Amino acid sequence: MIRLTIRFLCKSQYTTSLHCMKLLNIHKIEICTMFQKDSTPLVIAGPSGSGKSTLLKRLFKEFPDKFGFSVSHTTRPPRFGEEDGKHYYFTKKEELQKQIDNGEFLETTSYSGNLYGTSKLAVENVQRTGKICILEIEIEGVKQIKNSSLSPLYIFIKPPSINELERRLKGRNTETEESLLRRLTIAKAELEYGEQPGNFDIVIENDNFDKAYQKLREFISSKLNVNT
Ligand SMILES: Nc1ncnc2c1ncn2[C@@H]1O[C@H](COP(=O)(O)OP(=O)(O)OP(=O)(O)O)[C@@H](O)[C@H]1O
Repeated sequence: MIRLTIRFLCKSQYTTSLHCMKLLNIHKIEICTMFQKDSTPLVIAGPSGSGKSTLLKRLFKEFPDKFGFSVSHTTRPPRFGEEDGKHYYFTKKEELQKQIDNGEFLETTSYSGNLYGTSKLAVENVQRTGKICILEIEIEGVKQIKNSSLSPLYIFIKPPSINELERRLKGRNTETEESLLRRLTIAKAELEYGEQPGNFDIVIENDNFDKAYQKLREFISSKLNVNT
C-alpha cells in the first residue's frame, strides 16, 4: 500500500481533497491527517493608541512559537532599519496595483498617499510555518476581510475613554498636533463600528493592561486549539 502523508493548512482543504479523491475513484490511499492546530487567523483592530501593539508584544513574548504577523505590502519607502520582507514588502505602486487587480490581496488601504495591503500569500506564509497568523489592521481593512475568503476571529481593542486615548497617544510621543487630532477623530468612528454587536467576536477594554491581556489570552485559547 502507498502511504501518503499530506499536511493540510485547514479542514476545508482536507475536505476538498477527499472530495477530489472520490471523484477520481481513488480509494486505496491512506491519509494521515496532520491538523497540528487550528489555523484560523486573528484580526486585531481598534483605535490608534488603544494598545494593540503593546498587547501583541506581550503575546509574542510569552508565546514566541505560536503566532506570526502577516507581512504587509506598502508603496512607501523603507524607513531607517526597515527590511524588505520582514517589516513590509516594499513594492512599486504600479506593481502593487497590478497584484491588487489580480485579486491577490485580502485588504488594502490608502494612507498619506501610499498604498498598504495584506496579500493572501502573506497569510499563507505564516500558516505554512504552523503558526497562527495575526493581522493588525484598520477598520476599513476589517470590512474588506469580511468580504474575503478568510474566516478569521475578530478582536476589537477599545480604550476606556477618548480622553484616556488622547493621554496615551500624547504619552507615546509619536504624534504631532495634527496627527493626534486625526487619530482621535477617526477613533470615534472606529469605536462606533467596533462596539456594534456582531462586528467583532470579542471587544476587550484595555483599561487595566494585565486584565486586558488575560482576556485576550483566554479568548484565544478558548476559541483556537492552542494551549496558551
Ligand atoms: N492599559 C494601559 N494603560 C496605560 N497605558 C497603556 C495601556 N495599554 C497601552 N498603553 C500605552 O498606550 C500607548 C499606545 O499603545 P500602543 O502603541 O500599543 O497602541 P496601538 O493601538 O498599537 O496604536 P497604533 O495603532 O497607533 O500602533 C503606548 O504608549 C502604551 O504603552
